[in-house]
Formats: sequence, C-alpha cells, structure tokens
Amino acid sequence: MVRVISVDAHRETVTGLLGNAPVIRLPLASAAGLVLAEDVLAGVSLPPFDNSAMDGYAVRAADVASADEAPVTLPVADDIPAGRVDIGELEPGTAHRIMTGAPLPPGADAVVMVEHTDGGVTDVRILRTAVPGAHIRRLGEDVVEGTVALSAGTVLGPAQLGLAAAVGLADVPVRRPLKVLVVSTGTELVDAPNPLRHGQIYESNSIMLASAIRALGCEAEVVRSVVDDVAEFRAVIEPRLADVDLLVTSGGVSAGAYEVVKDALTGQGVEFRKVAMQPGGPQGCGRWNGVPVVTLPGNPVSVLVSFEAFLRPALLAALGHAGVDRRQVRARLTESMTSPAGRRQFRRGFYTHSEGEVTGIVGPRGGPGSHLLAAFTQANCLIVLPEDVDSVDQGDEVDVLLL
Ligand SMILES: Nc1nc2c(c(=O)[nH]1)N[C@H]1C(S)=C(S)[C@@H](COP(=O)(O)OP(=O)(O)OC[C@H]3O[C@@H](n4cnc5c(N)ncnc54)[C@H](O)[C@@H]3O)O[C@H]1N2
Ligand code: MOO
Repeated sequence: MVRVISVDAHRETVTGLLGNAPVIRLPLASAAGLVLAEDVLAGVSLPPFDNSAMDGYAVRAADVASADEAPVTLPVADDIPAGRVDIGELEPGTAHRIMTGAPLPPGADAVVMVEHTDGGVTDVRILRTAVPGAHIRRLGEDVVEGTVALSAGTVLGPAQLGLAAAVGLADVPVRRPLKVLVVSTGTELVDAPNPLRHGQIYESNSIMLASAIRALGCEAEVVRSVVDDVAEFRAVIEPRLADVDLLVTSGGVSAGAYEVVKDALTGQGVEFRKVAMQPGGPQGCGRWNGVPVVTLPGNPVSVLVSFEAFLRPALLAALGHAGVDRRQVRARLTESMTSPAGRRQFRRGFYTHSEGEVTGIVGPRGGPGSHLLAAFTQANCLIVLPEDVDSVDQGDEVDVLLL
C-alpha cells in the first residue's frame, strides 16, 4: 500500500532533505537575490570624511555672516575637485572652491552653493550668509566604521549590494545557490520544434521547473524527455548526480505499468507516497547515491502546484530566507466549488481587492483538472480548500495564496 501523508508532513520532509546550503563567499555581482549568511562589518565609515553636499565654496561661516546685508568678497585660495586627496587648511578670510563629494578643508565649517555667489575663481562674491554646518555631509553620518553594515539573513537586493560595495566589500558570505538537476520523463514527450505524431505531446514541465528554480536564485540544469525505460533513466541520470545538490523529476510516479521514476528509484533510498492534496497527489522523496531527490507527478499543473507547496519553501529555506511562505489572505468566492474530501485542494484563482473593502474577492480560473495549464496562466493566486471541506458556496470566505 502507498502511504498517504499530509501536505504539511511532506513539506517538512522535503525541507529537511534539502537542509541548509553551504556558506561561500561570492563576488557582489553574483550575489544578487541571495541571503547574507553572516553579519558584515563596515570597513570604512560612510561618508568616510566630512565632504561638501554642493558645488560651491568652503568658507568659515563667521566670514560670511554679514553677506545677507552686503555681499562679502573673499580670495579663492584653493580649488578642491572630488577625488583630491591633498587638502590644505582654509585660512580665515579666504574661500576654497569645492565640488560635491570633495573633502572639506580643515578650518571650513560651511559651504555656500555656487548659485549664491558670482562663481569667481580668483575672488568670489558671496551673496548669502551660511549657518555653520551648511551643506556639509559629516563623516560616519550614514555608517560608522566597524559596526554591522548588513546583518545575517538580509536578502541582497540593489540597495544592500550597493551598501556592501560602499563599505569596501568585493565579496560577501552567502548561502550557495543550489544546483538542481531537472529531469522530465515520458516516452510521449517531444521537444519542440520537432513534429508531433498522434499520441505525442510537447514537453513543457522542464522549462516550468527550471525557470521557477532559477527565479529563486538557484541553478537549474535540464535533461528533457527521458523515455520510460528504467535502464535508460539510470544510465542517463545517475552519472550526473555527482555534480548537483538536488534531483527533481517529473512524471512516472503514479500507479501505471510504466512508472520509470518510481521503478528506477524504489529501493534506492526514495520513498513514494500519496500526499493528501489535489493536484499533486503522487509524490516521492529521498536520496539517491546520497543526493536529495524530489519526484513530482507529470501533469503540468501538478508540477507547478507541487513546486509551490514543497520545493519553493524548501529551496528558500535552504538559501537562508526567513520568509518562505507566499502571502496568504482571506477572500470571498465569486462562485461555488467542490473539493475531494480528505485532501487539500489548490485551485488556480484570480484575486482582486478594491480600495476600501475589508476582504478581496476571488474566482477560480479553470477547473480542478491538473492538465489545464492555460488557466494557470490567467491566475494570480491559489485558492486553498482545506482537507475537511468538500464544498464552498459563492460568497464564502476562503484562504488564498498570492503568487
Ligand atoms: N490509476 C491511477 N492513475 C493515476 C493516478 C492514480 O492515483 N491512480 N493518479 C493520477 C494523478 S493525480 C496524477 S498527477 C498522475 C501522475 O502520474 P505520473 O507522475 O506517473 O505522470 P505521467 O503519467 O508520466 O504523466 C501524467 C500526465 O502528464 C503529462 N506529462 C508528463 N510529463 C510531462 C512533461 N514533461 N511535459 C508535459 N506533459 C507531461 C503526461 O503526458 C500525462 O498526461 O497520474 C494519474 N493517474
Ligand atoms: O494528484 Mo494529480 O496531480 O491531481 O493530477
């Protein structure tokens, strides 16, 4: 007898199987979207020195205190473009022309923007007073050297990578993106653009899985359309296991006579079970030659729903993400639906939420059939009908997972 287990139990097993990805240092350019594995400290303060926020003139505020009543003329004793590193003292009664980002000369306590002067290069007429501190960006105002710039668990988006670069990091410690081998099985499968004969279909699961895996920041390698032959499956796939962290298959796991994945991996460390869900009932997981394996049923909608239910949270957890769940909301149904008793049903739906309404509304897209892929493309959510529910009416509130 095939074991029947709950969605939550299978999800826990798959998550445990993947565990945590190892920590490695990656160049910033390769770390986008990954999760920082350790706190990183600022190697420098930001800004690293007092500098000008404006193009203008560095002055002593006291020297220009009367400029609002009558313009003050000061000799321009120096010129400080951004990037200059040999900065001399600002003597009282003088000004230094200074550019945005250039270091403030010692002795200066204010910057007058060029628009409030005549722009002179030997002498400058200052037309406005400046309060002490005007247009000065202070050392350490943003980040203090030696403090935590980014903490472990941070997802490295553009702002985070920018900050890492700004505090002097060339690489960061992250959880290594897992390498996933995606294998689609089925003698009926044909890779486009080859012509189809009656009884054949175009292979579509591998691109769905590979793109879903890559979207999380993992790597996906694909072997398409392995025929339903155990010896062939083993010969093609087994040698590739050494290079990957996870094998994900589609097809060949249910109750028929030519279940290539089930036949090849039963007794090899992979357990096949029925999960109390629809679609995605037939599932398997375990290890083959020590490598984690997750076997998904072949129907395309089952593949994507299984990915959402099991692989997405497990891969995100392995990468170190704290939040692995889709956002869940309650919504009122636009039409009645039925669900098989004892199974959690995931229906493709479209959710809308108008401003001012407490709950949004949701309607199914397509029927429950796990071959209805076109309807999935119209969906923006999964409607979840729990195991103890076999029908819901129009107007009932249901749980919705936003995709
Ligand atoms: N007697 C029973 N039959 C079936 C059961 C059952 O419990 N008892 N379960 C059904 C359910 S539910 C599902 S889901 C499928 C799962 O079967 P398999 O994992 O063995 O998948 P296949 O039979 O290989 O394929 C199912 C379906 O999907 C198409 N397919 C497969 N791979 C691809 C691909 N890469 N691209 C596009 N389409 C693919 C395949 O042609 C089949 O139509 O079993 C039910 N049967
Ligand atoms: O359990 Mo299957 O995945 O419904 O078509």
